[in-house]
Amino acid sequence: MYPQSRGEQSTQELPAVSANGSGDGSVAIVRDLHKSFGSFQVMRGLTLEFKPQAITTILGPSGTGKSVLLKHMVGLLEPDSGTVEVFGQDIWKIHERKRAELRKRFGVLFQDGALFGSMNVYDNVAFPLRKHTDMSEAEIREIVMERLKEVGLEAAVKKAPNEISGGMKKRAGFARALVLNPEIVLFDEPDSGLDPVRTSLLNDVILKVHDDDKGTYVVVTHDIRTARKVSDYVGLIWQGRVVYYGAADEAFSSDDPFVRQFLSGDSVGPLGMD
Ligand SMILES: Nc1ncnc2c1ncn2[C@@H]1O[C@H](COP(=O)(O)OP(=O)(O)OP(=O)(O)O)[C@@H](O)[C@H]1O
Repeated sequence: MYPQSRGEQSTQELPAVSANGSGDGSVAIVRDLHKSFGSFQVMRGLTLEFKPQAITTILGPSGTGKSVLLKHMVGLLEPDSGTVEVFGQDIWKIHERKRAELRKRFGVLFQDGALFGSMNVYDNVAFPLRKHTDMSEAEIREIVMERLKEVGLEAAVKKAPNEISGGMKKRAGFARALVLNPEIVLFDEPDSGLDPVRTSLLNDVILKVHDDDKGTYVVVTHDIRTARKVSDYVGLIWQGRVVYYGAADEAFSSDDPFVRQFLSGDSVGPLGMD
């Protein structure tokens, strides 16, 4: 039996919050996104609005455009057409300097944690604060140690990335993604390469931090257990479009043929190889 989805655990309405987390409005909306690489069309009219302060999980077969979507959201890829609105602003209609400012309001956890191999865990987590703020080392230490404690790594501060496990790398990457208090956190397959127990422990950390910080989280994963455990909302992407979107409890009991096939891993159904 799979554990309950978050949607089943909590059905209360999510509060409406604004771009800066305090009024009404949207945090991130992708509209009619099209993107090709050469002649290969990856995004084919994807539209998705991310609910503020919720965890939205993006599911979908390999190569269907999930990571490309995250890169558009954080402004690393420019759409061929369509818009990406973040905190009420179309990120490709604003000056590059402003876009760079907006990026600081994102935390991104890459698949392998993307730690700098030449720095220990502490310096990796301190890096964004040293780069983007003029905080003193004492102030930085307080934040870094608090975040490392949250992810259970306070004893690993002096370790180099090659001295810690894959799960620890991801938790260190998560701590680093959090130090600037991001309003949106993007997770690109946080569970890749982890065994089921480590995956579950990492998901517990994600949920705990989300309960404390109340950010808008977007989690790309292939792992159905992760999706069931952390999601408030689920979007299923195929061929560069959203083919299903709904609250997690509805998604996991849905009769939608795309959802049923993805959840069951059946080779027969609308999700073909193309
Ligand atoms: N910069 C790029 N140049 C050319 N092709 C790219 C580029 N980035 C992504 N692609 C292609 O776009 C498609 C979608 O890639 P993407 O990484 O978003 O897939 P995904 O859904 O995240 O897959 P997976 O679940 O396997 O990680 C792939 O075919 C990929 O090869």
